[in-house]
Amino acid sequence: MNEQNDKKYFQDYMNENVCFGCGIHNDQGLHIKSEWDGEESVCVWESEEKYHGWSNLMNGGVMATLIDCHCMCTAMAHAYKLEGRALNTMPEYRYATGTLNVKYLKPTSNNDPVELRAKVTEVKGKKTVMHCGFYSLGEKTAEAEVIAIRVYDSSQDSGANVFKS
Ligand SMILES: CCCCCCCCCC(=O)SCCNC(=O)CCNC(=O)[C@H](O)C(C)(C)COP(=O)(O)OP(=O)(O)OC[C@H]1O[C@@H](n2cnc3c(N)ncnc32)[C@H](O)[C@@H]1OP(=O)(O)O
Repeated sequence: MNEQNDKKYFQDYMNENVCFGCGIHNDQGLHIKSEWDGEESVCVWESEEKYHGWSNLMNGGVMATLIDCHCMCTAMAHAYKLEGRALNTMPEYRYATGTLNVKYLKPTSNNDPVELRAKVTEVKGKKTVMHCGFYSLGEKTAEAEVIAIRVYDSSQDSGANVFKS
């Protein structure tokens, strides 16, 4: 058996996730995969031709989606980590984007893998602040400040939460 195929990412623990960027239950989605690399979370993603902006360059909105979803999943994983528990344990937490501030530094190739590296810089109440670098061919082509807000906690679920899944 190929050990690599057994590897689990943050997204594999997000039940019923149909999100376009990070949902494993969206057939048309981008299917990003995020994991820890020390204090940073990392996501490597390969584009397809349909996600170009200019020919051969990645669409900026797609880049924003990758950053957004990588950071929302990072906020979730970080919260579990802070509580010293695994991602397959209860209660479930989910985060939504409060603020996404992307600075596009250089054109990004749409023909080569990109790497996103996010770091949590602040946690205050239900708010998680992150910095995310976006790399292509060894160069940083974008960076972002992202604020995630915890919008779902299964231990406090009232049953009428639009962010439940
Ligand atoms: C299994 C499923 C998993 C799916 C994952 C999908 C990830 C995909 C990412 C997305 O696309 S999410 C969709 C885009 N985002 C939204 O639709 C969110 C819409 N906005 C809201 O619902 C509310 O405005 C929000 C939940 C973000 C905040 O409302 P709250 O009532 O919870 O915030 P509250 O007023 O209690 O403030 C709590 C703290 O957050 C801060 N805050 C509130 N809104 C903020 C904001 N928009 N940006 C930054 N910070 C914000 C606020 O200042 C405060 O900070 P302090 O504690 O330091 O005072």
